[in-house]
Amino acid sequence: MSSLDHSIPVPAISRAFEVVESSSNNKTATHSINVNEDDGDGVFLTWQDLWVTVPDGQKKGNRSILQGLTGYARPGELLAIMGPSGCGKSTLLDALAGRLGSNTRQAGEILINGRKRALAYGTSAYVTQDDALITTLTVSEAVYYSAQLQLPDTMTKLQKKERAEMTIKEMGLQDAMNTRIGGWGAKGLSGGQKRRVSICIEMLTRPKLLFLDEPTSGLDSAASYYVMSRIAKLDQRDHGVGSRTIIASIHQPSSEVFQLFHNLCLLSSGQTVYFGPASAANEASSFPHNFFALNGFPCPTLQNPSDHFLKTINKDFQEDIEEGLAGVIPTEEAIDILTKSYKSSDNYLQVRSQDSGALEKKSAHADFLTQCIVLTSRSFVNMYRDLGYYWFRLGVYVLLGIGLATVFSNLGTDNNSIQARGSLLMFVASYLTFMTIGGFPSFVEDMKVFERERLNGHYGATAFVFGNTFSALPYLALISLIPGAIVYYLPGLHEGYQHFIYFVLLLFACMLLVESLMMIVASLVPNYLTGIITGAGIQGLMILGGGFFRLPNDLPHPFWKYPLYYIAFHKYAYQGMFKNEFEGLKFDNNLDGEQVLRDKWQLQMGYSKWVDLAILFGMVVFYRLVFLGIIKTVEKMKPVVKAFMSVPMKQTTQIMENPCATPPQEDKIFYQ
Ligand SMILES: Nc1ncnc2c1ncn2[C@@H]1O[C@H](COP(=O)(O)OP(=O)(O)OP(=O)(O)O)[C@@H](O)[C@H]1O
Repeated sequence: MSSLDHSIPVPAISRAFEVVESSSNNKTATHSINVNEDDGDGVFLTWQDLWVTVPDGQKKGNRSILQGLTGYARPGELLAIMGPSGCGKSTLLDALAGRLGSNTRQAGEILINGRKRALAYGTSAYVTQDDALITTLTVSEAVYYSAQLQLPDTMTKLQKKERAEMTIKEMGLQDAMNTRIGGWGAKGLSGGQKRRVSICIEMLTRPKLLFLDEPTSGLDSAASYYVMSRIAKLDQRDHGVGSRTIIASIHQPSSEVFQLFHNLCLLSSGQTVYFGPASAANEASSFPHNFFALNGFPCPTLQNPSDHFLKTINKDFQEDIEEGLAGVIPTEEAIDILTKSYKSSDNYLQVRSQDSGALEKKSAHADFLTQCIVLTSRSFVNMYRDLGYYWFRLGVYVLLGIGLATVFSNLGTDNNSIQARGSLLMFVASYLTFMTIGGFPSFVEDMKVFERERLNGHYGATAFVFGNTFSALPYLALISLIPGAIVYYLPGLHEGYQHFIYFVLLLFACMLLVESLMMIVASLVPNYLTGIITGAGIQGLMILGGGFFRLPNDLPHPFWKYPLYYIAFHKYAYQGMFKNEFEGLKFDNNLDGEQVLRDKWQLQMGYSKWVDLAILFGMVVFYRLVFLGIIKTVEKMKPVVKAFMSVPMKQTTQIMENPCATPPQEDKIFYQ
């Protein structure tokens, strides 16, 4: 069941609420927020008493990253989350977007349009801090491919291209349109430009709910302003489509950027120091200046307000900051005063929500066939340009092929050639295919991009598996054919083109199989080193149990013979290759190939070599289905595992970073 199905309606309550900020000296400022306006089909997001904890590495217990946060984001508004580095901005965004890490526990309520539900795959757009992009594509290719995937088929190709170009220009990337994104080993775009490409891709569909984690990092102040103003423009009504809800974490906005925010959520050590309207005007009557001023921390006249707010609540560099504030008050105490003042306000935030229906998955995309075609084409281009994907491997295979050809030159048909042919074929079926794990880092990169795009609902998992599989076929055919021909003809394996074709087909099936196996590993262990070790370990076991190093009748029964020998694809690869080679050959003393297969290699002769090949292709299909199954299961299981991982807060040991933080009341906790 999707997490969307867990919705529990809450009664529609007051549509208007007041935020009352009372200061420590009892002066009170009041402003009203009317949420009764026509929000159309926008997304109204509220969170109440939101806690996020992680296991504490050293002490037994949990560390609270977010401590009872309450707030809201409304359609047509831009909410900025600010605070010192490490205060929990990304964690808050992750919690709201339903993307917290598996080691975190969450409690509290998150309401979307008045209903309790977790945001799931494809319901929101989220530009995270890591730019998971296809590094070999140019800016225009990356955005245009994405436009083809995300925009509905009711739009023509030209319209999609125009939208892509317009968005690129909006993000000021027109001069970098034809520059490759670049990554490890190949410099392309700068960090700030990559950030803008990520934003472009998520802005293409003008999503109703957009999360941005530090969209301006790496940008100069002018670029930050232009990027933020384009983002802010999104929250206005756009061609009759409902207005957007935008939540962005941001470091040190200039006063011009600050002006673009409707609301500000100021965090310190996981606690809300201030939540409310954001006004850039440095006047006693405007928020949040009056809040800071009334609590004894007025913003100096010529200082950027956001600098002042952050400086007041940053305790990481205690001494410097105390000096900076002329030693007036220690930062810990300042935070304490502000937090208490915020919390003791009459009703520091009465967030009430609208009951305006469910949040649907992002609207129409390209249909399944278009997704498959676009993903195949994009992946094909990436494989072509990424030297590490296939080209480097092809070069090494050719060298290895020449090496094999010289070691096994002039095989002949004497009895010694029986062992030599067997060893050569074993090496080809095991080692050449084993080297497919060299492409693992590229598979992991593919998976990262897929994960981001899937979470943001760009396309379906099945289309991805299709695209990934079909784009690889021509390259695998090439790296089976060229080194295969060298290894086959130079040493003088069984004459006849039919035998060669079978040999290449079998090599192709094995390469495809190992690649499928490694994609399964990449989906489960998305880390270069552990993934490669896992893949190598699995294949090492299969090679050992494949019936060559220990002949089939000599394999120990538990595990090696049953089940490993029958599961290992090497069994079918060896059998097919050996039958293809030895059947029809005559050796010295009139020894025929069939006899060699039966007596020396202990092969099962009851079926033809084509059955072995068919089994291998069947295994490819099975492995790919397993890959798809894993992706889909992970998608479905994540919310369930999260729910299972969530335990009542009273069972955890809170390690309070701030003594004024109170744990949530049991009856207020909602477990995601
Ligand atoms: N999954 C996790 N496991 C353990 N600790 C975590 C986890 N997620 C976040 N943290 C910790 O929580 C704190 C807040 O992290 P977060 O990334 O939310 O901060 P931030 O305000 O976004 O910081 P920055 O501005 O530097 O990006 C940090 O100390 C971080 O180490």
